[in-house]
Amino acid sequence: MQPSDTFVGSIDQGTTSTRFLIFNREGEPVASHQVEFSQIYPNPGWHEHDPLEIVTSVETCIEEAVQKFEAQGHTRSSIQSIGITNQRETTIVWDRETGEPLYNAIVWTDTRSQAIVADLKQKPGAAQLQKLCGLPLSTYSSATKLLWMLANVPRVKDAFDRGTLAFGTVDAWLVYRLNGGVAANVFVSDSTNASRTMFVNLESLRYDEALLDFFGIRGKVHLPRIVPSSDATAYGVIASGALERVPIMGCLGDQSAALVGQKGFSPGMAKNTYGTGCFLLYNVGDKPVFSTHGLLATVAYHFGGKPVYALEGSIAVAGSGIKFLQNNLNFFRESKEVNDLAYSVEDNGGCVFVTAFSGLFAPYWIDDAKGTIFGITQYTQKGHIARATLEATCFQTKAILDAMEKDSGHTLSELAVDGGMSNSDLAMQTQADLISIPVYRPKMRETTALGAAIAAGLAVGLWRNFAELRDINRSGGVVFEPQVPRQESATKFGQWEKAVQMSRGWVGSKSTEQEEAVGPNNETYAPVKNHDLPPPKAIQISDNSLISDVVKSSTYTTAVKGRARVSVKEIKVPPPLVQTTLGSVLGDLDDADEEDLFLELRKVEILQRLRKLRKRQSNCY
Ligand SMILES: Nc1ncnc2c1ncn2[C@@H]1O[C@H](COP(=O)(O)OP(=O)(O)O)[C@@H](O)[C@H]1O
Ligand SMILES: O=P(O)(O)OC[C@H](O)CO
Repeated sequence: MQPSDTFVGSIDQGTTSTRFLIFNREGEPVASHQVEFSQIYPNPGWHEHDPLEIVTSVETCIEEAVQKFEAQGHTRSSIQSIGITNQRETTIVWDRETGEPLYNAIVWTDTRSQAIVADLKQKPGAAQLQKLCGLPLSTYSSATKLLWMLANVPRVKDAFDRGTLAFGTVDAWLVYRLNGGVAANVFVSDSTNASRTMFVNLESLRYDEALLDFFGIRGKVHLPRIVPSSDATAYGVIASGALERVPIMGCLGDQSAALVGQKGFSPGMAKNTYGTGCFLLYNVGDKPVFSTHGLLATVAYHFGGKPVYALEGSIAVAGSGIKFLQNNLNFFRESKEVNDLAYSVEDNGGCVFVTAFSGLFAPYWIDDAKGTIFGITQYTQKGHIARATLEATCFQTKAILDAMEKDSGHTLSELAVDGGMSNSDLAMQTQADLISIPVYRPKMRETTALGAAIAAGLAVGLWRNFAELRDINRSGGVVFEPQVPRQESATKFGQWEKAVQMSRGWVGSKSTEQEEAVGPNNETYAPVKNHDLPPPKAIQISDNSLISDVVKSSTYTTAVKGRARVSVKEIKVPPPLVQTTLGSVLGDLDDADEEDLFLELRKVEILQRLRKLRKRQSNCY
């Protein structure tokens, strides 16, 4: 068979939709199919997917795309291999004996593990984790999602206790199921996905005992074998359907795939993908660079031989902000309309939208921020909010680029972009204006899918080396040149930074996320919040002081179900008491809680005042 008659398939399993594309050797998609699948939001801050629906969506896309492909006169046997690319960090657990999922997938955006994260940050060794795995402790990585499941889902804990619990990111789950599940038991994950779990040593690309011990899962959870991103045998073959027996040969987390699809193969090359979230990856070569400015160190790709690493700036909300305007606020019916709505006004009308729906990721890492719009007046129109939504991702990208320059000592000369939101001309022009360098948008924007196709195509010999990829998707792109003076951009960016600081500390009053949790080894995780509070200021305490003020005046604030506990490091009071006065605290606590409170409070400065208060109260009765 001639190379021009051979094709490679690419499964792109994203956060909001699944696609299957069939690429020819020129890197052009010749047939494709896409389906959206259910987004499940059971509580504020929670975000789930049905693992079986994810698999079905992939199977549907394959069937439909292959039909379109054959309708063009091609034969399915000309599809030589399959690549997979996927949303990263999203965590799936299943029972090894049945192959069935034990809970919904907890999506990367989900913040329910916030209390677990806050407690883990207090644990010895927490400060060393990032040096090992490249990631900060946050709700983002898979590790804390797994701990949440172990603490809260009895079926998961049972499987853990029985030794049958299997953990995987979406790539591992798809490979396992597409191979037929239990029968074939192909249980692998590629290095780029594995490096997002917090279980893997970034340099050795092996599971790290210190990391597994820190999370309390060493030897107790079945973890997928880590394999290179491009491999002829490790990923098995599709077990059934239109592409039965076609081998899977490539696998990359979606952001890595986009870097590969943009052919960012040399150190110093970068891309920014505006999908559900937005992720800037900067190739740093074959040694990881550990950021000191709020970025992540991650595996860019691993095609055998030495892995290549990237510095990453992760933004949780990009296209999902547009979806929010569409689905929650009914601003328009289709995402693409955001562009015209934003163009309907001249500027943001003074609005700045910190789209911190999942807290704020890089480079800020503020867990306790929530989405906040500043500057609303009677003048504000939908168009201003649409603009502010698009601008939010562009501002955060600017902050990431600044951090990246500090970490790498290198200034980018151009930013390559892709992903759904990059279709908005206004967003891309805004981006160029804010970062004062040109933004390059390629003609074919399915670069994520192309990256996975390249991984699979290299393994099957469709391409033999990077040089053969050179002409793919090279012509027809658009360049957005900066059009705004630097000073003007700097002023706008200053406003954004101010808004970011003002969005801090919202979480911590009342929220379903504030449940106490029990860890894999029955340790409890108290729902500690507000570790990012600035150093306490001394406050004047009176019986009318809000308990929340008193608590803030000590070291940390937290709320805990049930009994009140206070220690030198942290003060814990039941959530209903947070907004009450000190005077009523003593009335509301039952005897046991009160005793605990007094016992523990002896070490903090407010003890004396509480005693005085108590005395005064008893004199009154
Ligand atoms: N023309 C457009 N303008 C702005 N945003 C868009 C446009 N088209 C799609 N989007 C946004 O892009 C996102 C989908 O991009 P995609 O790259 O497919 O993401 P994912 O892989 O995360 O599912 C959606 O959130 C959608 O709101
Ligand atoms: O769905 P995307 O394309 O925004 O990508 C999700 C990322 O992989 C999460 O880390």
